[in-house]
Amino acid sequence: MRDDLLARAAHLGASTVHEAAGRIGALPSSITALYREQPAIAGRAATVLCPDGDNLWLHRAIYTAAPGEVLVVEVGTGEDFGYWGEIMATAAQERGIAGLVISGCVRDAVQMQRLGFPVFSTGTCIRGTVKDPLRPGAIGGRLRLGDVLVSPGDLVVGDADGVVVVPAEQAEAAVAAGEARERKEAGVMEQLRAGGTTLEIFGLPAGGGVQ
Ligand SMILES: O=C([O-])CC(=O)C(=O)O
Ligand SMILES: [Mg+2]
Repeated sequence: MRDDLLARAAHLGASTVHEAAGRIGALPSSITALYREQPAIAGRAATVLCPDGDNLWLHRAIYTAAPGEVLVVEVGTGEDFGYWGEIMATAAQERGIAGLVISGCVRDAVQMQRLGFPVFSTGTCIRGTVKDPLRPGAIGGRLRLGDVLVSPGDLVVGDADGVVVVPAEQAEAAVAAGEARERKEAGVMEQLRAGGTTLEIFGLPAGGGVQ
């Protein structure tokens, strides 16, 4: 997946890429941008599985991920821990990691906003994690977030709407279809500004007393 494709995907945003890919890959809506004004991101997925309440595999993943990759993390059922914070965000930024998507909580929200490090999480939690080398986790495996399977190298797009993950082999077609969709929507909005209605433009049945 080339960098220009990633830039085009980030520009389109998560909702458009999701629609254009055939309405696939929408991560649970509980995974949202950590702070307002957070930059939209697009990158290849670097997958991490963490045991509940343990972030050792996340520390390791900072040093195995390639620059430009997005860490996508499944934490099982133990959502309520601060798996990630400003120390880890600083380390990740130094390695060129594009952002974090996690099915659990993080902490140090204000500090990460100051750093400008993009995080998509289920919320914040002040409770810290352990780092137990005996507990099983994984880097580079297949994850499940909600009903979405995530493989390493998949396209991840996150913005204020949420996060979408598209299989790598479908990324190019999804971005091209997303651009066509954007052009079409720009035309629709032009028609609306010229006095048209969504009912006419989309050929929807009026009913309900609409004039
Ligand atoms: O230390 C941790 O486990 C998470 C954290 O708060 C940080 O990275 O600053
Ligand atoms: Mg901290």
